[in-house]
Amino acid sequence: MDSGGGEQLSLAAVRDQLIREEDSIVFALIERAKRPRNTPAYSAAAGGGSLAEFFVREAQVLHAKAGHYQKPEDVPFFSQDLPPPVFPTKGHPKVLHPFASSVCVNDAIWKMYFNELLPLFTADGDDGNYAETVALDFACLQALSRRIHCGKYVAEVKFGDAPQDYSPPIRAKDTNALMNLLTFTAVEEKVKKRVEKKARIFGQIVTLEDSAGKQDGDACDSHCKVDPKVLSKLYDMWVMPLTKDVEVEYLLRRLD
Ligand SMILES: O=C(O)C(=O)C[C@]1(C(=O)O)C=C[C@@H](O)C=C1
Repeated sequence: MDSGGGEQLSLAAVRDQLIREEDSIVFALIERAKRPRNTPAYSAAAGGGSLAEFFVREAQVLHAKAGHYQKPEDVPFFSQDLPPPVFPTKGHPKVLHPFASSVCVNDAIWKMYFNELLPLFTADGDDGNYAETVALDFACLQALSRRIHCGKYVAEVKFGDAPQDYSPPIRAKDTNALMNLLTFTAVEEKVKKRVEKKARIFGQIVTLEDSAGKQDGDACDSHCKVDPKVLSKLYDMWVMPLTKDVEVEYLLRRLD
């Protein structure tokens, strides 16, 4: 999350960032949907892990050397023994509590992506393009993880705006009360509608032929590259709940 010159974050600015992250998630899913499920990419090889796990581990080493994973929202899936950046990196303004760097829900994102989400938006089948497939999975995982871990900034802004409301449940370690405080059902409904609409618009087949009076966004859902309803379900069942878990985990340590 870029807070420009390090100025105070606002809830509106953080929500704008979450809206921008939606584009990355929708496009990453559209790209992955080009390939069928390709399950051999996820089966454990003789030596241990799957091709998908191998790819993510190795790709993250390269990313770490290039300077990735320095920001609190950029959290690696396999953090052990990641190398330091080879080139100098520009520092980012420290707007979060130092504990932010240890808030991580990537294990849950990994399980959700492979066990629940992939079967919802990829066709059954095996075209043998496993290397391309796992590279596309990596893009999906990174986009999801980044969006969900932006919850750290949402939590910081909410705490900063109303410390008097958040401090008592933080001290009491009352996770239910924190969850209620930070939940805005009307905002969640809008988010679900927007990501569904984005999938409908971004996933259209674009041609130069006369579209018989159709407007952008009219594309029939069965012709979309990813079923728009999968996006609203993804956000409803996993993205927003996991973002809220990140928010609660961050808040619980905010007064340490
Ligand atoms: O916008 C917020 O206030 C958030 O906390 C983010 C978010 C989301 O994940 O989109 C999560 C919880 C709220 O109920 C609404 C939206």
